[in-house]
Amino acid sequence: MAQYTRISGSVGLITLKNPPVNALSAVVRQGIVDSVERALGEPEVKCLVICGQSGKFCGGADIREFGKKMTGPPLIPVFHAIEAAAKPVVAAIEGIALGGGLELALGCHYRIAHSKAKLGLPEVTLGLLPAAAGSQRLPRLIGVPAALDLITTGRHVTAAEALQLGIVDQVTDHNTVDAAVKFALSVAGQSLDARRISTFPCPRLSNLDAVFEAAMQKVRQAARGAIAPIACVQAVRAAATLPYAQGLEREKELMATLFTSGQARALQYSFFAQRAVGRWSMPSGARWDTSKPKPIRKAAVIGLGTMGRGITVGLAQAGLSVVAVETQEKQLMEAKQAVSGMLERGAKKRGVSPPLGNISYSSNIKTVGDVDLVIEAVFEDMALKKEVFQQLSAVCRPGTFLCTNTSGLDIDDLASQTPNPELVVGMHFFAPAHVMKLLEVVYGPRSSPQAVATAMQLGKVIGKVSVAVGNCQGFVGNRMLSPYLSQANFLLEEGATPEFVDQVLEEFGFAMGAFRMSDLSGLDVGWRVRKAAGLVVPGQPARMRQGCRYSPLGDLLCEQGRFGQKTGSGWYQYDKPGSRVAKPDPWLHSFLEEYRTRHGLVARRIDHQEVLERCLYSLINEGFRILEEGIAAGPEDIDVIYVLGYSWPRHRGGPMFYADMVGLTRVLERLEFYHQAHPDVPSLQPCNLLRKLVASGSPPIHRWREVIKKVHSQL
Ligand SMILES: CC(C)(COP(=O)(O)OP(=O)(O)OC[C@H]1O[C@@H](n2cnc3c(N)ncnc32)[C@H](O)[C@@H]1OP(=O)(O)O)[C@@H](O)C(=O)NCCC(=O)NCCSC(=O)/C=C/CCCCCCCCCCCCC(=O)O
Repeated sequence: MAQYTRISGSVGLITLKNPPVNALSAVVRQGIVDSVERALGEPEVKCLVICGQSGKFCGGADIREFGKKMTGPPLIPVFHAIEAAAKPVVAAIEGIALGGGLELALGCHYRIAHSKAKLGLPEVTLGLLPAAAGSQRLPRLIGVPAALDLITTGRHVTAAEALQLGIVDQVTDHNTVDAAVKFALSVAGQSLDARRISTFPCPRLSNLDAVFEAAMQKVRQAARGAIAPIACVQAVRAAATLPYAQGLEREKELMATLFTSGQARALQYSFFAQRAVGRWSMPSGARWDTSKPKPIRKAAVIGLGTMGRGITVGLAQAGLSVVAVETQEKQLMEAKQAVSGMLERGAKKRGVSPPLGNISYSSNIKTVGDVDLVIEAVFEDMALKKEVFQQLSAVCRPGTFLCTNTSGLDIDDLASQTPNPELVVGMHFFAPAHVMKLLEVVYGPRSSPQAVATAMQLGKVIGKVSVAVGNCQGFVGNRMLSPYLSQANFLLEEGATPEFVDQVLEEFGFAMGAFRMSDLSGLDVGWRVRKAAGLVVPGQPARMRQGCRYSPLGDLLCEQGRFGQKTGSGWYQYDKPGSRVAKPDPWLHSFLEEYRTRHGLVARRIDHQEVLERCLYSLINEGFRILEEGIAAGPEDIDVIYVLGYSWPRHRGGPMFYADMVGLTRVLERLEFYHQAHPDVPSLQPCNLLRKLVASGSPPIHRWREVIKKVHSQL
């Protein structure tokens, strides 16, 4: 609702009340309309202030209403009524003014912000544009280049930047509502002609075409197929070239296309999924709301390679005390220098001082005796990790949580090295660990709910989106990647090139195709895993392992020392080791031809659809297996992991959301088709849960959990 009160006799105060972020629901919009009408009708009221309850001005339109039938007054006329008011209306911005919240403020005559407030038009991140006249008012207020930046990126600005840009008129460190009331009284009775943004001409640009061409090029490059950023540029162009009323029409037209698009649905699903994963549960019944985390003040990181350094930076930046341990003195010195550099660069960006003093470095593992939690981040080798866990068990005080940063090793096997396996969880960070938002928190069968809650909470403290998943080879992310990569390899055997496969996957929206990604992360990583799994054994039939089809192509490249970017060649060639520009490699093409000849394979024409379906549907099928086994609690967990950790295009929601969009029947049919053609590839065999979902009428994704529950109860 919106509550109307009178203060200081002549000020009408409208307070938006819709926890948690005072979103502009139908009831709130109606409340604003009624309050404004009432204030304008009261002769004693000379001015109005609009604020939000609980220190939050407004988080924008109520996203939960988007999929439903529209009720209540639409936003644009509400904001026009405010702007047209004959009495000054001042927005008192505390906390947040985002999306429709900022558009509401732009409809007001003045804006006063608290110094800690954040403002922005993040609609683009939800597949939309600021269609409550924001795309038309903001450029008129701050000019085209700045408006383009804010609207196409959706970035939030601080109150200080908002003041500098001219979005707000005043910033206060004190009570914002008091400051707004005082301000409103000071301008009461003055002409408002120069305060109605919709009447402003858009500041002229001599190089208008060039500015919009550059903006369009920039968003197209970054968008990976997303349509909203492009519509945002078009809407701002309308503001710059058309009268306000016509600009509004264009804004509406563009919004109509976006509003009902699959991309908007996917992005809004993704928004809520990222929040839903915090409400984790385990098959044992343990849950986020019944498991209390222990506060972590001091942590240790063991092993200061690339991952350990990033984790140390993340912990120190979050204000924790960190003991950083590396047993090799030379490595320790190098790591100290690298970590300090990362902290200094990060602090410079944020305009704060680097938290160098939060870290103590040591080459002796015994120095971790008084920490609350340890993150072991040594080389991905089970024997080595086991040794470290045994040492940790001897030196850590009772109750210390022991976490391992591993991308797929058995958490329970490691836990068995300690007398307290309930204190052990996996924390799978993604490189670079201080930058990437994703953290897989992996619980083994003996991990206690408190250990999981603590790791999840620590993830939150260091700014990660943490997803709790069960213990299995590769956990969720890497396990699903395995069939995807296998299909990519099989496609090469059958006639495709790495360039073609990558092109198809990149057109779909991945930042990198399977082969460019493999070259970046290093072919030797998978080689080591396959060796450990006993797959790289000389003398075995070359293209079969354990009764299933196997492609040794990656192994053969590794045997040639082609590990990817770091060695200057892999699936592609590079100018020099470490170079990032992948070029098609004639050697690789001849190698593939020879390989096919050797194995009696006849290259055939493979089309776009086959690449996409085989790579994506095999990955999705594995996702269904993961849900069936209870390794992930719901499809949102998988989708968040893929969007944040594996560059799955956000505007496609995630693999499980994509399956829902394509249609489960279609996914099932195509998997059946490909499995029939490749009966020796078990990952193409549709899993039981997918069949059950289709048999239950392919319910929408938000109802899958009901079917999953039934499947689990039958086991
Ligand atoms: C920064 C935040 C606000 C707060 O962050 P934090 O403190 O970390 O808390 P969170 O965990 O993120 O959030 C807490 C809970 O609040 C929920 N939440 C947050 N924001 C909203 C919201 N805007 N609506 C609903 N719910 C919200 C959140 O989900 C959490 O709950 P839960 O855990 O999930 O249960 C942060 O939350 C944040 O960034 N929020 C989003 C801010 C944002 O993006 N705002 C913009 C919203 S879009 C908008 O404003 C659009 C405006 C223009 C609309 C014009 C509409 C015109 C329609 C015309 C249609 C024409 C087409 C017609 C087609 C046809 O012809 O049919």
